[in-house]
Amino acid sequence: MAMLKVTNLNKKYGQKQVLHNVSFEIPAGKILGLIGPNGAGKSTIMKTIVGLTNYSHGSISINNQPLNRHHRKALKNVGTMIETPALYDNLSGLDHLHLYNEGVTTAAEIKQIMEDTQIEKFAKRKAKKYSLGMRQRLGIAITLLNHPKLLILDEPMNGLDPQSTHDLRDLLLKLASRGISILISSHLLDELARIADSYVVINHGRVVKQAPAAEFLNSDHQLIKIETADAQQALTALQASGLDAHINDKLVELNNTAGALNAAMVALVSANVTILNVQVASADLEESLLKLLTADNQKEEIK
Ligand SMILES: Nc1ncnc2c1ncn2[C@@H]1O[C@H](COP(=O)(O)OP(=O)(O)OP(=O)(O)O)[C@@H](O)[C@H]1O
Repeated sequence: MAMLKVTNLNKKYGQKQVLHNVSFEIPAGKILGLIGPNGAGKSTIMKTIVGLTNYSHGSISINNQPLNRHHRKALKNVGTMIETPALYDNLSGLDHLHLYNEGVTTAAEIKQIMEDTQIEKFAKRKAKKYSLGMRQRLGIAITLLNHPKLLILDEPMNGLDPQSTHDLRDLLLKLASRGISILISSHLLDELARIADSYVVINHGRVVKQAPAAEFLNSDHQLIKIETADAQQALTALQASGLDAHINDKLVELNNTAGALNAAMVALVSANVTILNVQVASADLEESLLKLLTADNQKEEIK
């Protein structure tokens, strides 16, 4: 069952249409990464889902309950952190947790949330003394109050040091294993790649692709990476055989299309190139994303 279902969402800011028929869904207990370049519309999608801004057409449902201007009950199931959390300077972290608790989170649960988000050490300190990382962690703790079934997190890893990023990753995986669905945006694609079950790629307010994570990391996006004694000599030999190769950081690379590996080996051996190592690797998320965006932007130009 879909915990979040977004169907044909359209949104305008003034005369400017910023979302065009955006549709996607997240099943219970799954993590969906929302990715795309600056200004693509990721924050707008999130703000629309949590009712911070209205939409013109389309529908949103959370846990099978419709969400619109007149029906906001569905938001009871949602924990949200969009941009840096707004905190009260003179209140402590613990004060914030009590303030945002709608009476359904017990003292024992608050203690558990503080442990999970590792804020116990500074929970009694006033928020004005918090670093950005501390603010982010308290923000996540607040989203966990009131037993959310869906978390909406816009760039939650911003400002976190590597250890805190690692801890947040573990926490999100733990929450998903408890059945919480998570919509998360991040420019830290390597981090996202470690937790996301699937992705929605947004460009110019449109969904370019929605697919399981595995589909972004293999299939037609595999690369053959060849280490040789002389990359330039290898490149010349491959190109002379009609193969579309390039040099990347001393390795020659080419797409792993049918027959490419065999043809490359024949070309290199015939040209007496010394082969030191050969790998067939899945392109990483960043490479896949760049490819998708380049193709999509070219389509736009042709239109
Ligand atoms: N309050 C607003 N008023 C008018 N236009 C806006 C407003 N907020 C966003 N926009 C425009 O909507 C489009 C989508 O912006 P949005 O912030 O959703 O992108 P984003 O993908 O989250 O970008 P980033 O990765 O930089 O955060 C952009 O063209 C932006 O200029």
